[in-house]
Amino acid sequence: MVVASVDNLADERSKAQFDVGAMKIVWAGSKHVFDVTDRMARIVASDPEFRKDNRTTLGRKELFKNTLRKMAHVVKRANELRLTEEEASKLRFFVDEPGYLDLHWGMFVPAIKGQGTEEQQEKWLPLASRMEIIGCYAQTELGHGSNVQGLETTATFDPKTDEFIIHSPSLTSYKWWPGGLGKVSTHVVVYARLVSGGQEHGIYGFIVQLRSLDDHTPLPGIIIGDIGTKFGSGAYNTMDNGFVCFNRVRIPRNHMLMRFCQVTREGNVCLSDVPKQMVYGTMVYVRQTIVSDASWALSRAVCIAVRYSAIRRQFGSQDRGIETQVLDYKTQQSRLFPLLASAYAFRFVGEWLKWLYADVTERLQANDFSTLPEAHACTAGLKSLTTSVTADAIEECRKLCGGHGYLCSSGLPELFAVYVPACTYEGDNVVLLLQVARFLVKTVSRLAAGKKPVGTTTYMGNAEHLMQCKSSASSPEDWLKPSVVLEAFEARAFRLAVACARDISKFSTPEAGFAELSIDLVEAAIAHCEVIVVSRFIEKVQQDIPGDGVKEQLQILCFIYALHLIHKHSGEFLSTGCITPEQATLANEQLRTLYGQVRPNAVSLVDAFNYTDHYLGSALGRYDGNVYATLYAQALRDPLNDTVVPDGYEEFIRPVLKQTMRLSRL
Ligand SMILES: CCCCC/C=C\C/C=C\C/C=C\C/C=C\C/C=C\CC/C=C/C(=O)SCCNC(=O)CCNC(=O)[C@H](O)C(C)(C)COP(=O)(O)OP(=O)(O)OC[C@H]1O[C@@H](n2cnc3c(N)ncnc32)[C@H](O)[C@@H]1OP(=O)(O)O
Ligand SMILES: Cc1cc2nc3c(=O)[nH]c(=O)nc-3n(C[C@H](O)[C@H](O)[C@H](O)COP(=O)(O)OP(=O)(O)OC[C@H]3O[C@@H](n4cnc5c(N)ncnc54)[C@H](O)[C@@H]3O)c2cc1C
Repeated sequence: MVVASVDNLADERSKAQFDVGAMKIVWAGSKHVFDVTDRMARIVASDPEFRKDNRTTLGRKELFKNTLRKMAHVVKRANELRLTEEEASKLRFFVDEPGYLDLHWGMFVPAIKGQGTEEQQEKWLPLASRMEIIGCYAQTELGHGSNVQGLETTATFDPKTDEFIIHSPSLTSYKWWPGGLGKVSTHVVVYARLVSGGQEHGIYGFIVQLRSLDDHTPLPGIIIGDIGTKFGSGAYNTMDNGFVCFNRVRIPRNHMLMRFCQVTREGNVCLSDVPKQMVYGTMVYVRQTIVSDASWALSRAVCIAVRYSAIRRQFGSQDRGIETQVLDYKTQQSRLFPLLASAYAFRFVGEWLKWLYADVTERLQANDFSTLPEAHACTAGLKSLTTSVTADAIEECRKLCGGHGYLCSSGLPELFAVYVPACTYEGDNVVLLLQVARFLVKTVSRLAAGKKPVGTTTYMGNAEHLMQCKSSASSPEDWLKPSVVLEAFEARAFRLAVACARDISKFSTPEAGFAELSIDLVEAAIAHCEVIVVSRFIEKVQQDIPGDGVKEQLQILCFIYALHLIHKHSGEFLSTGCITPEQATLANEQLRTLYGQVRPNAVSLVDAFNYTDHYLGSALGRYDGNVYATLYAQALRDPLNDTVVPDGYEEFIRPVLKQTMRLSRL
């Protein structure tokens, strides 16, 4: 059955004022990436092994086994099709299900590459890349996560046997959370306190074998399992996040990852002259990938909400004629279009961050560590900003879809449940923003000493102007001038950072000031991260962009992104004196105009994400708009509808009805 709603999307598509094909390439990053992504998405969508529409109805055991089958199928298909690394990781991505492969390829392998010596890489990487071993990354403990220096697990060198003894001294020291650890991994990189000659030498990574390669049973001294069911149905429960306790497990000395610190046969600890934070390198790498992933999750939710808002009609007709598409309501637009703009903003900042990460990596290889603090601040801050916004946005998209958004068949509840831990893993978002704030306060105090800021803090070099400037916006159109927008963002961020630095100096110690002012510091950090996103978006739309109308659409989205933030944080823009209340009103007026300009292009702007119906996994977001028939078909497939009279009728419904009948006769 095809209902009238299908026409709505065709109609919407005919209104597009830009070349959707060209926008697809911009979104993908290049024609090559588009081709690879498109091909891999279609392979997954057309393979029944990768079916995912039954996930929320499976019990934990079935669900987990189902994921094991899919991960094995990914490996099989990657080999059969002789996929490159780029293609294989896209294929795995579109399977759209957390699984041990992510931790193996995304953390275990990078940890060895980043922290292992050349010799260690030669030994372990071939085993890992052929998947003769499966690895994970165990840093977090039951009692310690954010505070890495507080980890309790010990790795004590025994010079008699030339081994390390890996030990969990307490319940709180059990490793707890690592993905892939609970049931699958054969090996792990464990982070532990290095102890040699009776002295502690800091936290380092150690490769430990967990399970037999013959029968998968835990090796002696290892107690291991899954930590239990997590939030939401389906969602992250496909992953075996695990616990492990080490009872004096012995590993050879050369299983310590020794790129930055070597322990000799005699137990001497030799530190190389690189910053000790290099041991945190895997986290920096993964944080950078999480920023790119945020735009995927956000755009997916927005795609569902935009298409459904074009289909859904409510009110607007007094005589039972055609009702108004909810996408036409300004309130719907004001909640949805900033999220659409944010998806594009995060896509571009994610691409830029990839570049920054590659640049820093190249410098580190040449022993230039000067850009490491900035790389840490950018990856930490943008990870925090983009994941927090994305998690909130998925929930907002659910509400934008009304009641049907609450159905699992909308795809949004599971997307939220699977995405929301991104605000916690790879560093709690508040903890990471405090790292950014620390970097900002340092930068501000160095300004006073005449040190020129570089990279993303270059704008702070314009200190005198940023402290005094008043916005020149005197009409709504002025808010379409990149220089006007950027100045407001930079002035707000700088003034907030300077106020924090000034107020901290009033306390007896910087630590006391930092602790007391942490709420303000987090706000200053967010403001700085928003400068980065806005300026990268502006830079992007100032480039040559091929395709009819593509650049114009991106400019509209860029200003929506910036102006909705001015509206959202108007308190800060006003209290720091960067803009006046009248200018805030003008910005809002411009924002309303921009919503009107996006409206006819909204469906095509989400089509540009090029998502298959399989990847979207949503009755509401289908490409053909056939929403109601799909909702009905999926309802009929629910296990509860397997029988007309439910299980439990005889036991629990009939007796109640009989009892009621008896009562009514009294
Ligand atoms: C064949 C088929 C193939 C298919 C392919 C398959 C798969 C696809 C492949 C890949 C998938 C890709 C990726 C996805 C992978 C995984 C993602 C999915 C799931 C997520 C799994 C989650 C994992 C985890 O969560 S791991 C655990 C993460 N834990 C944390 O993040 C802890 C957070 N805490 C910290 O980072 C630190 O404790 C702290 C808060 C930063 C504080 O550290 P501390 O040492 O105490 O420092 P401070 O005193 O605050 O600062 C001292 C000094 O150091 C500077 N600093 C801090 N951190 C860093 C850093 N990272 N780098 C550089 N510098 C740093 C800090 O600024 C300060 O400097 P200063 O002294 O100058 O001020
Ligand atoms: C789905 C998932 C997958 C994971 N996968 C892995 C994995 O593969 N490997 C691994 O090692 N770990 C993994 N983790 C663990 C994860 O990295 C930690 O949970 C994360 O780093 C947060 O640490 P925590 O749990 O100790 O939070 P806590 O630090 O206990 O946070 C609790 C609260 O305290 C606040 N807080 C903490 N410190 C401060 C501070 N200094 N100032 C202000 N507020 C503070 C936080 O903001 C938060 O609100 C995973 C976690 C999840 C949810």
